[in-house]
Amino acid sequence: SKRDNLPPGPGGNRLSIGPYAYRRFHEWSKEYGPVFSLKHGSKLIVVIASYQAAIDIMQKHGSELADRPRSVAAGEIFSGDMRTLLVGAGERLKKLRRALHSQLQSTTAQQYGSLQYRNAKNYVRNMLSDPEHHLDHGRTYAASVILELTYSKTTPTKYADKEVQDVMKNVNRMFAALKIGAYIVDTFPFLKYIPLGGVSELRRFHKEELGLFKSQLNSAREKLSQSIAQPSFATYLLENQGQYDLSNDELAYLAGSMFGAGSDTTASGLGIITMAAATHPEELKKVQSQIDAVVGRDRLPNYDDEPLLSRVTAFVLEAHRWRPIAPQGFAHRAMKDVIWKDVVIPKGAIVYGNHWSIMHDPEVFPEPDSFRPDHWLNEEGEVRDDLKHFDFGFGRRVCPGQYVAERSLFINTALIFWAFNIHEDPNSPIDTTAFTDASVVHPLPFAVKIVPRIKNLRELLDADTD
Ligand code: HEM
Repeated sequence: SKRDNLPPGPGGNRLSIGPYAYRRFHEWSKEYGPVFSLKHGSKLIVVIASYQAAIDIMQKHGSELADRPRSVAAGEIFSGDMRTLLVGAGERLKKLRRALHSQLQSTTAQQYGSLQYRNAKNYVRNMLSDPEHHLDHGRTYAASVILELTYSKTTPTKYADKEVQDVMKNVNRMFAALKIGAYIVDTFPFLKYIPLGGVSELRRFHKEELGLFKSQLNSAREKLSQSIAQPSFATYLLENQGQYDLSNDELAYLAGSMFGAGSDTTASGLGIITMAAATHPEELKKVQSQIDAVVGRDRLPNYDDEPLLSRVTAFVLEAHRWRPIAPQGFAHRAMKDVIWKDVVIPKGAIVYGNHWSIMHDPEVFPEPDSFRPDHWLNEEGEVRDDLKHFDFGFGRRVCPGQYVAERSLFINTALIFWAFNIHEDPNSPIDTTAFTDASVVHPLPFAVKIVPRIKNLRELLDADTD
C-alpha cells in the first residue's frame, strides 16, 4: 500500500523546519537516504537529495511533477494567480511559459548579447572605480539588464532607483508571503473570501503591484504608439497579445514578474563568483591563463571567445554547484503517484529537489565541499555535456530564463577575470558559509581586493565599441 511504501523520514509532524531548510534537508538525507519524506501539518513533503534520484524523479517524471503546491497568500491573492513561478499546472501555465519561451529560448537569447555586453562593461567600470561595493554593482548589472530586456529601458539604472526599489519591495513581500505560516489563509483557504486582516493586506499589496506593472507596461505601450520603442519583451507581448491569448493583467504580470525572477538570482550568482574567486586564487589563475592565451591583454573578451574559454564556463558552473543560488529549489507537486525503486511519492505530495544535496552528491562530485572547476571539464579540457547542473530547476518547470542568465554569468566572469585580480583581504577573511536565508540566497557582505591586471583598462573599455 502507498502508506507502507512512503519514503522513510524523520517522523513526527514537522510544522517548522527551521532556518536554512536546505541544510536540514541535507542532514536528514544522510540519515534517511536520497529520497525521504516528512509530514508537514496535513501535507506530505518529499525531498529528493541525490543526483541520480534527481534525474530519475525530477527529470524523468517532469510532467507528473509540473504542478506547484497551492499557494493562497502569495500566489492566488498577492499575485492574482498570475505570477508564473507560482501558477499551478494547466492552461494558464502553458500559455505563460509559451510566451516566455518564445523570447528567452537559447537561440533567441542571443539577441540580448549586445545589451548584456554593454552592461557587463559597466560592471567592470564600477568595480574599477568603487571596488568596495562589488555586490551592489552585481545588483545594478542584473537590474539594468532585466529592465532593458523587458521594457527597453536604456536610461542608466541604479539599484537605488525608485522604480527598482518599488519592484523589490513587492518581490520581498511576495517571498515573505510564501514563507510557511506567514498567512493563516494558507491553512484555511476559505478565509480568502473574507477581506479582513491578512487577506485585505494581501489584496492591497496585489493592487499596488499590479498598478506598478501596468504603469511600466504603459510606458512601453506609449513608446510603441509613437513608434519610438526599441524591441523588448513587453513590446513583443503587446504586439502578439492575441496569439498568446493574454488578458491585459496577465500581460502586465508576465512582463513585470521578470524582474523578481531574473534580477535577484543573477545578482546573487555574480556575488558568489566573486566570493569563489577571492577564496580560490589557484583556480582563478588557471582561468586567467586561458583567457590570456585566447584573448590576450590588448582587447576585451567577448561572446565569440566562449567556445575556447571552457575554464570560464567551468568556474561558473562550479561556483553555483559549490554555493547554489536557490539551494532548496522551488516546490513542485505530484499530480500522480510516482514510483521510485520501492517507494511511492503519492499524488498531492509537495516535492523539493534539494539543489544543495543534489549538487553535493559525493558519488558524482567527490569531496563535494571543495571547489573544483575541473569537475566540469573532460580530458580534452572541454565543458562536459554528460553532467547536469541543477541550479535552474527541473523538468517542465525548469527556469525559462536559464540561457539569458548563463550568458550574463559567462560574459561578466570573463570580463572581470580578464580585468582584475581578486584577493581575499587578510584583515577580513571571508566566511564562505555566510549567506542570507531565503529561496534565493545572497552572500552576506564581504570584503575583497580587486586589483586591475590590464595596464590601460579604462582606455580599452572606452575604446571597445561592441
Ligand atoms: C542565475 C540566475 C537564475 C537562476 C539560478 C534561476 C533559477 C530558477 C529556478 C530554480 C526556478 C524554478 C525551477 C523549478 O521549479 O524547478 C526558476 C524559475 C523561473 N525563472 Fe529563473 N533563474 C535565474 C534567472 C532567470 C532569469 C534571467 C529569468 C528571466 C529573464 C528567469 C525567469 C524565471 C521564471 C519566469 C521562472 C518561473 C517558471 C515556472 O515556474 O514555470 N530566471 N528560476
